[in-house]
Amino acid sequence: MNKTKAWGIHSLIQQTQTLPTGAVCARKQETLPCLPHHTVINKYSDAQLREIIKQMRERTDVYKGKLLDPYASSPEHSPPVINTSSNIKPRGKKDKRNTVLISNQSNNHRPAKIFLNTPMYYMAPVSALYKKNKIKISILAYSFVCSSLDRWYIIWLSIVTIALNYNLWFIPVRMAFPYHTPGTVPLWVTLDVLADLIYIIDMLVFQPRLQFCIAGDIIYDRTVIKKNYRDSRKFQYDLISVMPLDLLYMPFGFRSLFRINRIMKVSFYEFSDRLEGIMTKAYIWRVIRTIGYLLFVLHINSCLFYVASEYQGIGTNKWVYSGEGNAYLRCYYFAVRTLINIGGLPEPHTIFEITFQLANFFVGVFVFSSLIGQMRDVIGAATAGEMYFRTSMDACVAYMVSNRIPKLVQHRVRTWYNYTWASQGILDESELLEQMPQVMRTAIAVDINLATFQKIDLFKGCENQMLVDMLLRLKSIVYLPGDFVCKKGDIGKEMYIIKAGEVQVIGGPDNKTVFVTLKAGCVFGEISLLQSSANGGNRRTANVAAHGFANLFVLDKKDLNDILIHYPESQKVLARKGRTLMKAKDSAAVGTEEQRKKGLELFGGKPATPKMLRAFGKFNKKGFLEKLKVRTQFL
Ligand SMILES: Nc1nc2c(ncn2[C@@H]2O[C@@H]3COP(=O)(O)O[C@H]3[C@H]2O)c(=O)[nH]1
Repeated sequence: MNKTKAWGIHSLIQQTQTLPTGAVCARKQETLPCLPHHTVINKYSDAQLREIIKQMRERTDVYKGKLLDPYASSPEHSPPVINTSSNIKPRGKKDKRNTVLISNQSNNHRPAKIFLNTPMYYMAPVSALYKKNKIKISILAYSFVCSSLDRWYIIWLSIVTIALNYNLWFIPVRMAFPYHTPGTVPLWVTLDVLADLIYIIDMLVFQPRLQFCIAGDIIYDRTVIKKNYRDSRKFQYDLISVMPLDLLYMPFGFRSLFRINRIMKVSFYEFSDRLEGIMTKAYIWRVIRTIGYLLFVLHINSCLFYVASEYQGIGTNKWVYSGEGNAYLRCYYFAVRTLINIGGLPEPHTIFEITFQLANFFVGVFVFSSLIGQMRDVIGAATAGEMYFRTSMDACVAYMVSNRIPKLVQHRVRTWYNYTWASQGILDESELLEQMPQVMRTAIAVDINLATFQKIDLFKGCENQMLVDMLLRLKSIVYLPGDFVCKKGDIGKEMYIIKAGEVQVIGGPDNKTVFVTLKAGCVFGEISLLQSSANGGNRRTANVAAHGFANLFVLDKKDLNDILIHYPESQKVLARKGRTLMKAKDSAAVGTEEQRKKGLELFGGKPATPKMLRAFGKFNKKGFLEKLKVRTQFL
């Protein structure tokens, strides 16, 4: 039986594939595939097969549409970038192999260049022509352009930042403390050379290839990028930072003072910004950065204290460094106590000592107050969402108390606040999305919910774009256990899609009978929404209550109608489904108790038993055998 059915469907599909879409069937005069007589088993199976084929066709159309226009369904894939810097001539034939020249009408038929690249990398191959043999050899990956948001670039920036920090922390310490001993010099030289190499590679390889924006256009052209870098202030700082002042070692000896220009490299803030851009919890980095500033100020102060002690004479009085123990650690300890104004240190006596200490206190007050303020801002920003939640809940509770709202209601409101916050991390999702441009909202909505929507039976056959429009109008709402989402007889103004949790269609005396439990991904409330108000069809046909906490998406009738105006085909599909649902509901009124329990009476009740079989009474195995028995008795 299955084989026959499978063969039937297969042959049908084959036939429909060979038929042009919309071919008029001579037999039935309808736009359905013609079937040879021998494949029609009975009317019912015939209709079912036709329905399957129709659905398959619709799916094929959807996929065809996606293939033709990948950007329509995947807004995150931006179309190829058109190079707008056509006024700058590319050098020689360098870019030819990786670019496509297209005719640009608006540009006096001058070809416009479309780069075949991802937004991250633009690989410009170089073609080398063997003069005699005319063999083209392309060397790929010779030159590239990288985006400032590219992870590889950020990794490189972190290497540059390590080199910068090496210079920032060690140049002062080597200048102040006696750390240039014959034993340590080779180590310092090696580290210095390494850091310098990183600076030079950054200047020669990365910075001149960093794409940038002019009036919203991303520039990929190597020549323009290089020129832009050379004209920038960043280049000037970079140039100063790599100037070989180290050559002064020769006349004056090995002193880290001659490397002071290395701290002019300004890559730290760039690194910090880029890192924040890609981190999910950027505040962690901000806290680390602020602590880093604090430690650095203390570090510089400890260096200054050692220099001051040396100037006064190490161990000459109680205020200066005594010369005992680890010099750096002792000086750092002094810096912490003075700069943070902890006090408890020996009193300064000489004018120099008093001036130094005074300067320390002033700088300490200023630096620490600003750092503490910065830390508060960072933590405040990280917990802003929670603060907003607490403030609005407190305001609501205060309002309920002042209006003497019953305790039970107050308790429910608090529960709603707490659950909504715990489950969504935000009270109103739409608030967050409102600030974004439409394309971003669409991308987020599609990513989160489109797959769920496409699986919903009610929307099968509807256009994809219509579903996307619908996603954008959804509002998220949380119902508490036992809350009525809709009541029988009410006017239906919204339909619901279950995001998480369950709802129950209930009825009977005291609403205790559960007809059906609907889970995540189910739709309800659609019947009254899809009916016209003319014959009272817009009334709710059942009570629906939340079973446990239920996160629902709500779609307003007005919004649905607004959308459907633009999608007449989908409108027809939904109207047809609405009628089918209503018919099924009506016929279910006479359905069995068992069916009702299963909640089958509304959707997909069994087709009516044919008259002839009804003559046998109940059309089940038992009833059928009983009838047979009776008949054989007569024979
Ligand atoms: N699955 C299922 N859903 C029902 C049943 N009865 C009512 N509903 C849903 O409950 C909703 C109540 O409001 P509507 O009449 O608008 O739409 C109704 C259906 O979506 C049923 O028997 N089975």
